[in-house]
Parts: sequence; structure tokens; C-alpha cells
Amino acid sequence: MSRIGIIGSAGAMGQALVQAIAAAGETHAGGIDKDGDLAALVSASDVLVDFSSPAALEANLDAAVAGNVPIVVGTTGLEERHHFLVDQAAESIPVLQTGNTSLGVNMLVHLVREAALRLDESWDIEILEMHHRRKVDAPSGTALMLGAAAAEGRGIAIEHNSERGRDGITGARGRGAIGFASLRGGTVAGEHSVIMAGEDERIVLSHSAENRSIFARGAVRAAQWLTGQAPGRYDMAKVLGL
Ligand SMILES: NC(=O)C1=CN([C@@H]2O[C@H](COP(=O)(O)OP(=O)(O)OC[C@H]3O[C@@H](n4cnc5c(N)ncnc54)[C@H](OP(=O)(O)O)[C@@H]3O)[C@@H](O)[C@H]2O)C=CC1
Ligand SMILES: O=C(O)C1=N[C@H](C(=O)O)C[C@H](O)C1
Repeated sequence: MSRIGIIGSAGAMGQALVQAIAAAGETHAGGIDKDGDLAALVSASDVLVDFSSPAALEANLDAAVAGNVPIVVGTTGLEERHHFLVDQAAESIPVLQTGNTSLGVNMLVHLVREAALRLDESWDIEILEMHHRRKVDAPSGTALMLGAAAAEGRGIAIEHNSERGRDGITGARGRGAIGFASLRGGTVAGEHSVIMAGEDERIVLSHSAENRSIFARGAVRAAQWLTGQAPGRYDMAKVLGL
């Protein structure tokens, strides 16, 4: 049994996590939000789960390293500098970073990589996501994971082959590009579609989150798995054996 500490505890994911920890028979070590006592939470925890804000990431990783406690980073909206910080922390402690903790999305990531490996550049890949009106980052972390998987399958660098935020006279779509589009509204927990559009035909691979419990269950599974791992950077594929 592990003591799981929550960063971002009063938030939508933090609250879903409290329920998932109890359902899994684990111990809720406590939680913090902005201005909470991070050091005390680290001392009380065997493993941390962070669903807060990119602005909090550096302090969270530093505290986890100082306390030698593994951390699951589920926060999205991360930039290159945040990924660098994750890599640095992973030299000392186990860190699992993912834009989506659900089994279904991680299976979708796998399927997208496989499809992109087999389809040539004449198939245009577009990623469409929709989330609730409160979401602050776009494209979603999941959309970025799906784009990265498509690029990996295709053997191209996503940094040089993305089309994001089209507006106005954008010119025709680039051959081989991976496009992203984001919708926001209502209470949608998370919808992702990867559209592969070829000549006169289309393949659509998609996932619908019916509620946040799928992310919370996945985060608890990740926290359980991460406890006892060697220092390093991990993802959900390792946890789920995909
Ligand atoms: N990887 C995954 O599977 C999933 C990832 N997410 C991601 O998780 C994050 C949180 O989502 P959600 O719960 O919907 O967001 P909410 O806005 O509902 O919750 C965020 C929480 O984080 C807290 N917080 C903000 N800044 C800090 C800080 N510096 N230190 C500690 N806590 C802080 C907020 O507290 P306060 O109100 O005091 O600011 C708030 O309680 C987002 O990045 C989202 O995209 C969401 C679902 C699944
Ligand atoms: O903010 C959310 O709610 C979600 N965020 C994650 C993302 O950015 O992909 C995961 C999930 O889709 C819900």
C-alpha cells in the first residue's frame, strides 16, 4: 500500500484522484494547491501525483528530488524547458510524465503510430480534440502525444512538420504535415480523433473520455507502478505494457 500525495488537490483531477485512491485501497497522503506546504506533503508521501499547472512544475520536481520521492506528472501545457526539467529530475528519482493516463488513449497512441508507419505521406494526418470550457492549454497534451506518435511512425520530426492554429489565407496544407485543431466548450471530459485523409477515403481513429475517472484510475496505476522503480523517465506505455 502506498501513500499518494496530490498536487492540485482541489482541482477537478485532484478530486477525481481522491476517489480513485480510495477505490484502489491506497492511502491518500494529503494534498496541496497554490501556496500549500509542498515539503510537508512530500514528507508524508511515498509517491506524488501532480495535476496542477506548468508554472508549478519546477518547484514540484525540486521538492520530489529533495525528498527522494517518485512523481507522476499529469499536468499538460508543458514546453521544451519543462521537459528538460523532467529529464533532469529523472536522473535522481523515478518520474512518469504523460499527457494522458488512460488505458484507452495510450492504446490509441499505439494504433496511430502503427497506422502512420504503414501509410505514406499521401495520407494527410489531422488531429482534432475537444475539451471543457475551463481548459487553458491547446492543443491538449493528448493531441500532442498523438501527433508525436504519428510523426514517429512516419519517421519525421514533429517540430518541423506541425500545422497549428490555422486562420486566414494559410496556403495549402503541406505534404506530410500533421495538423492540429482544438475545440472548447461545455463539460466535455476529452474527445480526440486522428483523421487520416487519403484519396477518396478516410480513416478515423478516436477516443472518448466519458468522465475523469479514467484519468484518475490510470494515475493511481501509474503511481503504484512508479513506486520502487529505479530513477529514470517513464511513460504510460511502460505501466500498461503496450
Ligand atoms: N495527464 C492526464 O491524464 C490528465 C491531465 N490533466 C491536466 O491536469 C491539469 C489539471 O487539470 P484540472 O484538474 O482539470 O484543472 P483544475 O484547474 O481543476 O485544477 C488545477 C489545480 O491545481 C492547483 N494549482 C495551481 N497552481 C498550483 C501550484 N503552484 N501548486 C499547487 N497547486 C496548484 C489549482 O489550485 P488553485 O485553485 O489554488 O490555483 C487547482 O486546484 C491540467 O494541466 C490538465 O490538462 C487533466 C486530466 C487528465
Ligand atoms: O484538461 C483536461 O481536462 C484534460 N487534459 C489532458 C490533455 O490535455 O490531453 C488529458 C485529458 O484529455 C483531459
